[in-house]
Amino acid sequence: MNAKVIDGKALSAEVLAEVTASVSEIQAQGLATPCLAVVLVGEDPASQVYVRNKLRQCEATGIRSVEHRLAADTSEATLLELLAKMNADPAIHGILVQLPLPAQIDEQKVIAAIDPAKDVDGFHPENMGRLLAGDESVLVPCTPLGCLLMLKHTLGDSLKGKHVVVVGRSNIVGKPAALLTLQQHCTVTIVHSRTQDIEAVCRQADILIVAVGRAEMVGADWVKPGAVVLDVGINRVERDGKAKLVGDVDYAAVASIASAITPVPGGVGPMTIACLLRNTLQAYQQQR
Ligand SMILES: Nc1nc(=O)c2c([nH]1)NC[C@@H]1CN(c3ccc(C(=O)N[C@@H](CCC(=O)O)C(=O)O)cc3)C=[N+]21
Repeated sequence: MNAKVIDGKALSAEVLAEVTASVSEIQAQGLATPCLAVVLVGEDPASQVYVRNKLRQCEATGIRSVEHRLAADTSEATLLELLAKMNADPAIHGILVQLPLPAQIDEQKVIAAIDPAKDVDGFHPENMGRLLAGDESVLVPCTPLGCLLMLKHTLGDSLKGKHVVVVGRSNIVGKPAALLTLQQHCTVTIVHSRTQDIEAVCRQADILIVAVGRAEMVGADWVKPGAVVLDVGINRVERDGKAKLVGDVDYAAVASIASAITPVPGGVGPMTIACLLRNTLQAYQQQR
């Protein structure tokens, strides 16, 4: 078998087109323009690329964006002060603080300081709790939401009842991906670094969602023939003296036995950004 490639670029373009249409409608009605504030602390090169990407996509959809670049030695108090100002500003509808933050800043404290109504990452404990409770109107984390949209696109109604195995248990990808697919009536297993016989558990998956951050860890022997594989990993590696982007899945090997697979780049990554703008629009609509 040779897997169908799930085209994250094409699907994200569809999501972005929907957002663009909604924004034009809002503007035609003479209402305020939705606005996303992005905060970047420090000069991590990968973070700079992501933030630039996010701001570029904002512009393309007509969503207004404001960017705050803070020095790497910014204090926690200064960042919290900025967030308080943005929480109180009715012209700002979404707030994203790019992670990771420098060591002197407590990430959990920062996330908890964002108004849950403006938390377009879906990382605030109130929003995590609402996701756990099955609240369908909550803002949910962008990467797992992108994964869910890809699964609905690939499988439609047959998603229901499928066995999803999520590899990785992070608060920002693994756990919410498990909850979102559970909400869609999937049977869900989470596996991680301490799981016994992890490959055998993964081989039972109809749908495998891999978010561990280890280059090409998942080989063909982890995958049941015909499974759908979503690769959340983005790892920079050197191959034959050249810098390359690879996922957590050995793409060539797994593509030969899966029924569908996401590529890296061009898979989950673009969907994450599209879902950020979708969440910004949702936050805007819920604040009106
Ligand atoms: N508060 C917060 N929210 C985030 O959503 C968040 C974050 N912090 N910190 C970093 C991670 C990472 N992330 C990505 C988004 C898009 C691509 C993406 O578009 N990737 C392209 C390739 C980009 C490249 O060439 O590096 C692709 O996969 O095709 C990747 C990674 C969001 N993150």
